[in-house]
Amino acid sequence: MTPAIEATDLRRTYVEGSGRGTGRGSGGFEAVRGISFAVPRGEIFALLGTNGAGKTSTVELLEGLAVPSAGTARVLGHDPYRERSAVRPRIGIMLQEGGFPSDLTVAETIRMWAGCTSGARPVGEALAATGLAGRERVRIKQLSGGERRRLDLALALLGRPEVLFLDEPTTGLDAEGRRDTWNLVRQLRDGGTTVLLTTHYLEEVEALADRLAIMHRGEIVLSGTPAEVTAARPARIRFTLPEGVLAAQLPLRLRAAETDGHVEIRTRDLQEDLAVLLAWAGEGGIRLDGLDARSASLEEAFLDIASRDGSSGGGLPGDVLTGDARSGDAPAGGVPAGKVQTHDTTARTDRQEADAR
Ligand SMILES: Nc1ncnc2c1ncn2[C@@H]1O[C@H](COP(=O)(O)OP(=O)(O)OP(=O)(O)O)[C@@H](O)[C@H]1O
Repeated sequence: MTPAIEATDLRRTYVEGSGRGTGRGSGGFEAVRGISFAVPRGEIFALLGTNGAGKTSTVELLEGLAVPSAGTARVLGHDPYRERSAVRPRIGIMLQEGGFPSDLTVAETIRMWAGCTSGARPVGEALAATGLAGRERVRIKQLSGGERRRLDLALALLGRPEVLFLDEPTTGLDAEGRRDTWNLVRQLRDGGTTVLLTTHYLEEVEALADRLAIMHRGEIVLSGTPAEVTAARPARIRFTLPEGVLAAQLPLRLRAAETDGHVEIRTRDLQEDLAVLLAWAGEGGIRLDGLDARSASLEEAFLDIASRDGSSGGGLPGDVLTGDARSGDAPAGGVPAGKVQTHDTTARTDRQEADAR
């Protein structure tokens, strides 16, 4: 089955004089450098990356808001830029900033968008789903930052989209609002909606994403399920040795780094190494203060990438990469039903104008 979203060797170059970006050569600045991935229907796929990695530049190509300088973008089997009329009614877009008229009320704003959307959900349903029930009469300018994000989401959902693009959907939300949004996104996925999510919250990715890709300097440098990405990283055991006991006295298989008695062991077999350590400590009557053993987290994988400044994205340590980071292929899932919604594309006009072609 055709994937819901497919990027093949996708590239995006910004031309000179567009006012953003660094390191441009005479041919402009290449913000997206030949990335490929596919998102099967009914999956939540998270695109992560350091600041300026190229996430938004990529997502805009998939949303049909800009044309690639090379490679292909496909959404529901169509070119989202050239076949916009076929794609747009079937997708929902939540931008980083909605840019609504500030004097309209919440209800007026939703009704306005519903008027442009075929098969729109009832206003009350969109409000209830996003926790805005009771705020219908409030003007946009009086909403809190978190409430505006909820309204952005309500508008993106209005047309029952088959594919939903969420650009940092929980920025500005409190902990409860974030959980509510996660639950809603899961419900949508369970109903067959495909979700492409960009976020800076790694716990959001761990909670939501079926698969993820991490971008750095325009390339995908790591991809897989959250479990695959973290399983490829070593676990850590930390503790403090009592005075007079040296890390060099640890069993040979526990190679450790020691600073002032603080010991860190990195291991690919946490259970076995922990058992050996505890047996050694038990036999010697040695107390391991502050003992802390934990599996690798997504955060560690991410920080590893972020710290690789000056890299072109390739050449990460072998233990970081999960398979072929650039293939991103995956089986297709079930076909959802749905309709359109997109709102405020004006926020991106400067980028579109800056595109190489
Ligand atoms: N209109 C533009 N003209 C020139 N360069 C641009 C333009 N828009 C973005 N860039 C550059 O392209 C690179 C990728 O930017 P992009 O906004 O896609 O990154 P991002 O991963 O979404 O970043 P963030 O997490 O900070 O939002 C950055 O170096 C940025 O400065």
